Amino acid sequence: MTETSAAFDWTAVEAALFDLDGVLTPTAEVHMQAWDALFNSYLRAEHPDQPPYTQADYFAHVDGKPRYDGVRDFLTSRGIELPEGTVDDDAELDTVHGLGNRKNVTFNEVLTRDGVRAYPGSVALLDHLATIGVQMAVVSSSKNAPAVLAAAGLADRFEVVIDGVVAARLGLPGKPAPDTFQHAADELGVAHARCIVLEDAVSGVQAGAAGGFAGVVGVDRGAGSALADAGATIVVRDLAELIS
Ligand SMILES: O=P(O)(O)OC[C@H]1O[C@@H](O)[C@H](O)[C@@H](O)[C@@H]1O
Repeated sequence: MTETSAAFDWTAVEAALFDLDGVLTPTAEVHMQAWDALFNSYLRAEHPDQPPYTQADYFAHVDGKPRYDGVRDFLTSRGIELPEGTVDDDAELDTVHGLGNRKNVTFNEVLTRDGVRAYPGSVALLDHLATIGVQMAVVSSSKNAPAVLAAAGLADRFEVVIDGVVAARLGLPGKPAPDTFQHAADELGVAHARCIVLEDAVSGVQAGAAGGFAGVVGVDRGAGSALADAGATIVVRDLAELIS
């Protein structure tokens, strides 16, 4: 049965594998705004017959996945097929990569303009885990993860950061596949069964549940009961609930 409140026992855990956007920093919101702007302007221009892109589309098809997988999976859900293109595609091109790159321009504009402040409860948990000697890694689908960590002042806290750039370089499939989390555990030198995954996205919880880990903490930032359905073994609203 899934626990719904914490009192978490860290003694069985040697490492914590943290998703970033929506777990350590409120940047899931920035991604959501950028995706909304992208998909709704694209649909209005090219498919005015389609209903607007909504937050429900984000949670169902985009949340937690690598950039171009999110583009492709949302378009597929609407029966739209675009040429793949390549990562170098101009942001104006209507290809899977062009649309993803267009969204990235918006994301970085907002990040530069507004900065980012980590969730205080998440920082409190990082402090606690450092004190009790639990190792920590960040596992993010985002190619912007290092920039977000730096902007939030968290970069020095993690020796291992597996982001979208590392995953692409190593050919690791993205979430919901478990490979990026497993690679982070291997880099830390900790057995998968002694690691816990902390995730706010359904695709990320699925990745954690498939990876042979000690458990998956679902962080509810809007996905709600879908986290437990996807395999979260405990669900919290704030990481400070996990400080025992
Ligand atoms: O486009 P980026 O920065 O590489 O990020 C890809 C994805 O990264 C994930 O961390 C976010 O949950 C998604 O919303 C985002 O789409």
